[in-house]
Formats: sequence, structure tokens, C-alpha cells
Amino acid sequence: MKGDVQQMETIHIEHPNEIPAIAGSAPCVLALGFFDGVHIGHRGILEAAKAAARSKGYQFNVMTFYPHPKDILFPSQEPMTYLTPLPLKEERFQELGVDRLFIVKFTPDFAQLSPEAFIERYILALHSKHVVAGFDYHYGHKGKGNMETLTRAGTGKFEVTTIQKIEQKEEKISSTAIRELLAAGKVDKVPSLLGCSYETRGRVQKNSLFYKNHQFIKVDIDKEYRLPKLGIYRVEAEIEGRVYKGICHQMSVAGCQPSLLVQLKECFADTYAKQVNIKWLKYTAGKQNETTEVSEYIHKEELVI
Ligand SMILES: Cc1cc2nc3c(=O)[nH]c(=O)nc-3n(C[C@H](O)[C@H](O)[C@H](O)COP(=O)(O)O)c2cc1C
Ligand SMILES: Nc1ncnc2c1ncn2[C@@H]1O[C@H](COP(=O)(O)OP(=O)(O)O)[C@@H](O)[C@H]1O
Repeated sequence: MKGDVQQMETIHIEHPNEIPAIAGSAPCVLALGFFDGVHIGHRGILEAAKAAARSKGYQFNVMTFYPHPKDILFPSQEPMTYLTPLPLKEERFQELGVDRLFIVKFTPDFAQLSPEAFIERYILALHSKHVVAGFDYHYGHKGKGNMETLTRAGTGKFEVTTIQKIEQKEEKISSTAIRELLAAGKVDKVPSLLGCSYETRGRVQKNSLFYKNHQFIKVDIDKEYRLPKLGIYRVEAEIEGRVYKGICHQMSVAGCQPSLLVQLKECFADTYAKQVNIKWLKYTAGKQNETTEVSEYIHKEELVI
């Protein structure tokens, strides 16, 4: 049996696609959605698809899109920032036991595809025997296809499971709700929707000498990440498998992704150029910092740990 430790295969598809080249693939259960955050609602879809795949002996596959449709449909708006940029989303799917991940490049041409053509050229061409998506899933030009049309189109060809709304306190668990919590600095409320603390990844771009028992690191974060509102946060930083308690200050420069200055407690390792996973635990103060110079910052600010 394919277990959760099996390496997931990622397949990028650009429209008009080369699906015939992968047409030899096995029959599958296909979960559909953008899945930004891979939150508790998304996990409901993914777990249902996985259970169906395992019980029928099919592959457990996911189709997602990149970039976000908004960036293509409304190009004059600010580019989208993500809760899970693609590399992190791929990791989450791998952890959930996905066999094959299809990442369809969302382009103006792809957006024009009718719901019927999408079913023919993607869902059926990928040997989907069963499709799983949420009650509010839309597909095809102008989002005209919905779970009712999908169920009808599947008759005699593929089964469709519609997952009903997964809620918390009578509100749909959604990536929008998580983005709103981040915008309000309420990172401590995020785990109830996301299933874990909000996480951003970056690399140490500068590190300080040890100061008392602390080390300061300046971390560059991929500009695709959505950051919580400016301020000072209690965080945990994981570097090379070790977890350090820390305080994170966002150092903002107008118009740019803020750099993060993280004060790490009892970290004596050489962190320079290492990858850091920052888990955002609690907002502690709303002070905004205007300098990007670590040394200047350390001299100017009071230590907060
Ligand atoms: C073939 C195809 C064409 C689409 N065309 C449009 C479109 O013209 N306008 C639109 O707002 N969304 C369009 N979408 C996006 C969907 O409405 C939806 O956002 C996307 O499938 C991700 O679903 P999710 O946001 O429910 O996860 C299209 C989706 C697909 C699969
Ligand atoms: N709370 C939820 N309950 C049930 N299905 C959901 C929920 N949230 C998302 N889905 C489903 O998960 C898939 C991805 O949805 P997406 O639009 O990316 O999520 P969100 O609404 O959080 O932005 C879709 O099939 C959608 O219908």
C-alpha cells in the first residue's frame, strides 16, 4: 500500500497542456482547490479524498493552481501574498500523503476554459474516477461551474463528493479569515483555524555577536509570504532542527517586505545563512521600527526578552 512516507510527485501543467504525456497515469481520486494555508477546512477535503483513494486502491492526487487567480484576473491590484507559498504548500501535501500534485499555471488562457472543457481536458484526462471538493468550489470561465454541475457532469464517468462547510464558531474556516487575523495581529488565534501556529520561512542574512545570552538575527523572508501586522511578537525559531524562543521585530522600509529582526534566547550556534522557520505565537506590542541596521537597532532599542 502507498504509505504517507512515499515521495510525492509534483507535476507542473501549463495550458494548453501536455496531459497526454502523463496519460499513462493510474486512476485517481482528485481533490480540487487553491488550498492556501492548507487549513483545517482544506484538511477535511484532503482527508476525505485520501480515505476514498485508499479504500478503492486509487492514487490520491491533488490539483491546485498558481499563481492565485486574482493576480491574473485583476493584474492592476497588489500582487497576492500567501499563507503557504508553493514550496511550503507542497510540503504540507507531502505530509498528508498525496501521491501526485498537479500545479496548473493559472493564465488568462486557462481562465477562459469553459467548465465542460476543464472536465474533459483535465479531470477526465488525468484519469479521475472520483473528485472531492468543498461546497463552494467553482471552476471554469467566470467560475461558472459549481459542485452541482460537476456532479451532473460526472454521472457515469466519475464520482463526486461535496464536503459540507467546516466551521468554527459558526463561521466557515477560510484562508480569508486567517488573513484577517494576521492583519489584526491576532496570531495566537490562528491555530484554531490553521491547525498549527502560523509559520514563515526565511534565511539569516546577518547575525550579531552574542549579547548576554542572546543572539540577534536579521531574516529575509520570501516576499510571497503574508506577514502579520507590523509589531513585536513572541515567536519560536527553528534552525537546523533546534527550536529557540525569541522575540521578533518587523523592521519596515516603505514599500518593501519588512525584514525580521529576531532576538533568540540562548542560541550560541552560528546561524549565518541558515534557514529559519519562524512560528508566530503572540503579539506583544505595536511598536514599529524604522531602521534596517541590526547594530543601530540593538543600540537603540531596549531588550525585550
Ligand atoms: C478552468 C478554470 C477556469 C477558471 N476561470 C475563472 C474565471 O474566469 N474567473 C474567476 O473568477 N475564476 C475562475 N476560475 C477560478 C475558480 O473560480 C477558483 O478560484 C479556482 O478553481 C480555485 O478554487 P478555490 O478558490 O475554491 O480553491 C477558474 C478555474 C478553472 C479551473
Ligand atoms: N471550511 C471549509 N469547509 C468545506 N470546504 C472548504 C472549506 N474551506 C475550503 N473548502 C474547500 O477547499 C478547497 C479549496 O478552497 P479555497 O477556496 O482554496 O479555500 P478558502 O475558502 O479558505 O480560500 C475548495 O474545494 C473549497 O470548496
